[in-house]
Amino acid sequence: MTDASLPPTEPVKIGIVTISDRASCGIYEDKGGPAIVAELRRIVASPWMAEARVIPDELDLIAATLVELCDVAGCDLVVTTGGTGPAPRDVTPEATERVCDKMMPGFGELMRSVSLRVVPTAILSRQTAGIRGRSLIINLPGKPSAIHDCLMAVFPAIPYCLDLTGAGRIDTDPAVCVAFRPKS
Ligand SMILES: Nc1ncnc2c1ncn2[C@@H]1O[C@H](COP(=O)(O)OP(=O)(O)OP(=O)(O)O)[C@@H](O)[C@H]1O
Ligand SMILES: Nc1nc2c(c(=O)[nH]1)N[C@H]1C(S)=C(S)[C@@H](COP(=O)(O)O)O[C@H]1N2
Repeated sequence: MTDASLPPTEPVKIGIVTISDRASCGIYEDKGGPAIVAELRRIVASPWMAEARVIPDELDLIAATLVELCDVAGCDLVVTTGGTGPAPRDVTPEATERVCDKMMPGFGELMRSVSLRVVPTAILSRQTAGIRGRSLIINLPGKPSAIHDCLMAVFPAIPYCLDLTGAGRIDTDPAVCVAFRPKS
């Protein structure tokens, strides 16, 4: 069977959620969502499409947005940015924990450890990750510069994680990021 005779693969859907009081009401331009899109364009070689949202730091709204992206829009992967710190309105990890069936603490541990090489305040991020149904949800800090550091650190494990949850297949550009699939 040649590649041309294989059925076309459905593009994987990736939810991108900017959680920022000021970006959501236009006080500043959202740079986090576009930075995630740019990073995914570099890393992901297989077909994918984005579902982007920009919302304030409101627990119920964040949780509802994550549920909508996973259950209604059918996102295989959801990446959030912002709201992971210690400030009173930072509640993204709580919303993530509320909607996930199981938590994946290794993602947060690795992202904090990599970020610590860049900035000592990396330990202030409570960023986490978890599985809802077959979707993987990952929190990134709000600083747009954190997006490259954090995504590059965890992306090698994301395609295999999605294989295991039964989500869509992601292939990476090996010149940018080598995905590790122990059983392939
Ligand atoms: N989506 C974004 N677009 C552009 N810059 C951002 C964004 N989110 C955060 N930043 C920048 O990173 C800094 C730290 O982000 P942080 O998430 O702690 O913001 P914040 O103080 O919680 O405010 P807000 O929720 O209104 O973004 C911000 O002060 C801002 O300069
Ligand atoms: N890679 C990276 N991680 C980072 C940062 C950063 O600039 N780069 N900022 C830290 C800071 S200052 C804070 S307060 C926390 C939480 O940020 P958030 O509330 O915007 O999510 O992320 C931390 N993690």
